[in-house]
Amino acid sequence: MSAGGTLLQAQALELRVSGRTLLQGLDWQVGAGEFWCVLGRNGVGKSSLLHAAAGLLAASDGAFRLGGAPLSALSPVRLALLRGLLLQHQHDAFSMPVADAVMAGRFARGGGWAEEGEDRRLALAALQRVGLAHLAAADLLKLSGGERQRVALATLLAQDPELYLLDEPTSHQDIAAQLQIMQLLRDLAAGGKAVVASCHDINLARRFATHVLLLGEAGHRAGTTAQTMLPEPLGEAFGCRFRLVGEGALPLFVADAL
Ligand SMILES: Nc1ncnc2c1ncn2[C@@H]1O[C@H](COP(=O)(O)OP(=O)(O)OP(=O)(O)O)[C@@H](O)[C@H]1O
Repeated sequence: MSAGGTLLQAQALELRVSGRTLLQGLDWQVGAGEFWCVLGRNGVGKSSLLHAAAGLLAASDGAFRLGGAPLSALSPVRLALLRGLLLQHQHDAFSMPVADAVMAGRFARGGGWAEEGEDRRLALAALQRVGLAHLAAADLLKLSGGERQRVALATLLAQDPELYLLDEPTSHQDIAAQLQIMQLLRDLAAGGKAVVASCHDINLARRFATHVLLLGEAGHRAGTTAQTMLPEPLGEAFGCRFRLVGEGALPLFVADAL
């Protein structure tokens, strides 16, 4: 990790997909202990940004550095130790026990699929953390959409990277699971990991994230949750009018169409 705990650094990053410029001039740093939510309208480029940070999509200009090194200089194993990516959708070709799917997360650390041992213990502990210990022996192909997504999150926990990149980790989840996942991500950051998650729930982001990257057609804005989660920048990014309603520690944003 580079000085100051910075794990991920974007320098003058530009992303173009299918001839369209999604992002320009992004200077952004993500440090250990931070939980960033990436917010913005459909198609603005949240998934593309996460894929680029993971090294799966090349920047059209500028670059990402991970742990102080350019992404392109890192071997696949080193990349897997530094960062893990939760995809928005999972694609399964064949049956396997859920616990075995989670153990795939141990691969970069030399883990196999032994019936007993530390890797299996870590996989079962990861399933426990996402509330799915009871499904360890279930068939991966017979899970609900929300359960399958939480198995993917457990696989990421088993991988245990320094930087967690998560594409809509709360989609497909019921409200109790959404709260559990956001709390888990906050706990990971509090424990010294760096977390970046795209999210469509502004109130969940405001409640749990330490920082927010707002992506809009007209530009981007990054900062602490208190600096960014304000009616004006949210309105610019989403094209709605935002107001805070309610009293106490947890007032909620309500949006009105313009
Ligand atoms: N594989 C691809 N080929 C061509 N265009 C793509 C591809 N993936 C994404 N795009 C385009 O890039 C743009 C950004 O997509 P991206 O998935 O990053 O948006 P997003 O902000 O994550 O959206 P959502 O909130 O709907 O998930 C969109 O216009 C999309 O159509």
